[in-house]
Amino acid sequence: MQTITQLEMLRKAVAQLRAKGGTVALVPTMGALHEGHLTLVREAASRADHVAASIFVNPTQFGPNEDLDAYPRQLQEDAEMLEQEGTALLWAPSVGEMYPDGFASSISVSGVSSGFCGADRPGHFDGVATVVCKLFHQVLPDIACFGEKDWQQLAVIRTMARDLDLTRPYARDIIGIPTVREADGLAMSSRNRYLSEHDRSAAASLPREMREAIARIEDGQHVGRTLAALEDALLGAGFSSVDYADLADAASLEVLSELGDRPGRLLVAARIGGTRLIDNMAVGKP
Ligand SMILES: Nc1ncnc2c1ncn2[C@@H]1O[C@H](COP(=O)(O)OP(=O)(O)OP(=O)(O)O)[C@@H](O)[C@H]1O
Ligand SMILES: CC(C)(CO)[C@@H](O)C(=O)[O-]
Ligand code: BAL
Repeated sequence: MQTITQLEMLRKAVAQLRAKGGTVALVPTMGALHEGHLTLVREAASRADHVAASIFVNPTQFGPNEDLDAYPRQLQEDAEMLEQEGTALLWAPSVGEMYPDGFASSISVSGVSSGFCGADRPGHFDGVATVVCKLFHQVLPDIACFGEKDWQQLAVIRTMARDLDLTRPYARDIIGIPTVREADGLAMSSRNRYLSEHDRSAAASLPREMREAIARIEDGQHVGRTLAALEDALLGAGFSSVDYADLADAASLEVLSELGDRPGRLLVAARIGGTRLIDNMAVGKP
C-alpha cells in the first residue's frame, strides 16, 4: 500500500491504479480506525477492484469549541490496519496540502443539513461537503462508501453528489454501510475512546433506550411522549444532556410527529462525560 501525502503524488498513484484496470472505491475517514471503518473497507473491496482510503482530520468541520486538537491521530497504526485489509492507496494529506494559502471556497447543502447535527454544529456540514467534494475530485473513485452511523452526513453527501453532478463519471454510487456496534450495542466511534470506564458502560443505554422507544412507536404509542421518555431515560442513565432525539423521515430528514407509511429514522445525539455521541436506527418499514 502506498501512503501519499502530496496531491501531485496522488495524481500519479491514481493514474497507476487506473492503468491496472478495474474500478476504484474510496473510503473517506478521519483515522483512529476501528472495526466500523474496517467494515467499510471490506464492503468497498467487495464492490470494487481497488480500495483507496483517506485519513484527514478536517479542521473546517469542527466548531471553535470542539475537539479538533484532542481528536485521536495515529497514522502509522491506521496505515498498518489498512495494509492488512489489502487497501491499494492511503491518501493522508496535511491541512496545508488540502487547504493551501488563499483557499476560499465552500459547498453548502441546504435542507438536509439544517436540523440535528447541522443545527448543533453550525458550519459542520459545509466543512464535510467541501472536503468530500475535494476528495472525490482528487481520487476520482467509481464508488464511495460511508457509514450509516452518520445518517445525516450520508444524506448531505448524497444530495451534494446528485446536485453537483458528481455521480458521473466518478463517485457514481454513494454506498451507505450499516452501523457496526460493540457487543453491548454501542455504535463504534473514534470518540468512544474519550469515555471513562464508568461512562462507557452507561453509554450502552443509548442504543438500548432507542430500541425500547422504537418498539413503542411501532406499537402505536404517542411519538412525542415516547421521545420525552427516551430523553428522561438517557438523563437517568448518566447522560448529561440530549441535543436531540427525533423521529424523522429516513430520506428527507423531515421531523415527524407520527410514523407514516414511509421509512422512519430515530436520530439521537447525547452527551456523556463531555463526549457527544450520535446514533440512529430504522423505525417502521425498512
Ligand atoms: N460504527 C460504525 N459503523 C459503520 N460506519 C462507521 C462507524 N463509525 C464510523 N463509520 C463511518 O466511517 C467513516 C469515517 O468516520 P470517522 O472517521 O468520522 O469515524 P467515527 O468513528 O465516526 O468518528 P467520530 O467519533 O469522529 O464520529 C464515516 O463514513 C462514518 O460514518
Ligand atoms: C466524511 C468525512 C471523512 C469528511 O471529513 C468525515 O466527516 C467522517 O469521517 O465521517
Ligand atoms: N463522523 C463524523 C465526523 C465528525 O463528527 O466530525
